[in-house]
Amino acid sequence: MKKQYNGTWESLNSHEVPAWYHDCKFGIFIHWGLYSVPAYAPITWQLGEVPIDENWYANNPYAEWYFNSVNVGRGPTYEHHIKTYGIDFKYEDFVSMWKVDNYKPDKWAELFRKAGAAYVVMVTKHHDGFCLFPSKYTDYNAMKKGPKRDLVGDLTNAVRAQGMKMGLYYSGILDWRFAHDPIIEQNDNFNKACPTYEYADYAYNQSCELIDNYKPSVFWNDIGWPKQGEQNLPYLLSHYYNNVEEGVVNDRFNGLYHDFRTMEYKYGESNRMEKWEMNRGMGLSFGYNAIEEDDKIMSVEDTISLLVSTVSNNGNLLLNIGPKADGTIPKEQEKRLLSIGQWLAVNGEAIYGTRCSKRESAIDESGVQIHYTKKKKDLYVMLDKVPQGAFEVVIPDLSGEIRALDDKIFYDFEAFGTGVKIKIHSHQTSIGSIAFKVPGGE
Ligand SMILES: CC(C)[C@@H]1NC[C@@H](O)[C@H](O)[C@@H]1O
Repeated sequence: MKKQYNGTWESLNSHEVPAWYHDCKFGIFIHWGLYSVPAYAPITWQLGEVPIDENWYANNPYAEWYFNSVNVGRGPTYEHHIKTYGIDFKYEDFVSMWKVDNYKPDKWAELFRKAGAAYVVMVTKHHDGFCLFPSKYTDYNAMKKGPKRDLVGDLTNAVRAQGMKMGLYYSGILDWRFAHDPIIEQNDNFNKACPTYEYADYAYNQSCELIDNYKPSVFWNDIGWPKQGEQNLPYLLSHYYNNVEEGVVNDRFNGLYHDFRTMEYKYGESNRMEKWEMNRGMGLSFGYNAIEEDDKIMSVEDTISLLVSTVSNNGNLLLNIGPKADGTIPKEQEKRLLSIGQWLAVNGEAIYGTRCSKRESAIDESGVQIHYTKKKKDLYVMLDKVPQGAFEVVIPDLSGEIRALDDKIFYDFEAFGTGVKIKIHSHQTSIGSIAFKVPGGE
């Protein structure tokens, strides 16, 4: 009999993270919206590298923050806007410019599956308030204006047709259609957020629309939840769990509740004792930034390193792509997704369906990073940041057979003290981390 949740925190606290969210490991985040039309932000810092203060907001590297970056009245994006569109051009004027002629959700979903993703999370309404889905509560949506399509519904169907889970992102506490003051310091995200009960009801009602119409496997709320609506949260989350089998929610409900924790670039905390998710773009932005070209975004090797280190520490990697306004996925992003998929096609056994090993990640004296995962009694060892050419590494406290998952790795191994010494003779033709299986090694 399916468990029913009754609108209380006590009932919600009995919810367990379903196995699929532990098993899936790798997902694709999609930030696509009005901000994809101007597609501009300065290339500055990763979130968490510098204080989130006025300087951050005036030089925000997030292209999806375009409205606020102009609204602060200074900085590169403000100057770019004035020069490109003129002082009288309003953000809403991008609606009529947003044509999605190259939006092919089936092709998107096929690419995500080829990338080895097991789930997808799509932004349905970012902080700018424009909805990518038909809503009874506002006409500021993609069915009524601009694209004239249910962008969310089209991709949800395509992703599920490829056998992947579909999640939805909603900007709960921030909606710049309701609160227009510029955000110039971190607390403004809460103190200047939408302070009315009207907006709290709006957010509650739109969230119910998303739950009822799309049944998202992940309800990914962002920044926080309206203070005036906190007392409704147990009802909303109970409604979600009662209507979405095996649904999960993140930790951005004012610290009141979560299934999994979230990291964003270098911002946030994670520990391997609790399920968490790493969220970042391939560059410094989530929304497409036209000046963030191939040499400014993560290499495939670094992305695979991030996946391996995240998964070996009980996390999932939700890697963002920022499509161009017309629906084209930028070539540099597509190339990286396909390469990650090639690596996972060979080494995915060490990733998908695994759990944290009792062995913690370590760095060998030669600088090689050693990450572990387990699957029942089998151990997986992943070597990262390895040197070019031949090298040796000792895996401590290990014995028995060790087998490379990639047959293009040429190696030997031998007992060495209480561990195993692996001698890699050649690995040039493979990309990314080198994964081994140790049957019965956990
Ligand atoms: C992790 C991702 C969903 C980011 N969350 C905070 C937002 O301000 C940012 O634009 C982006 O959506």
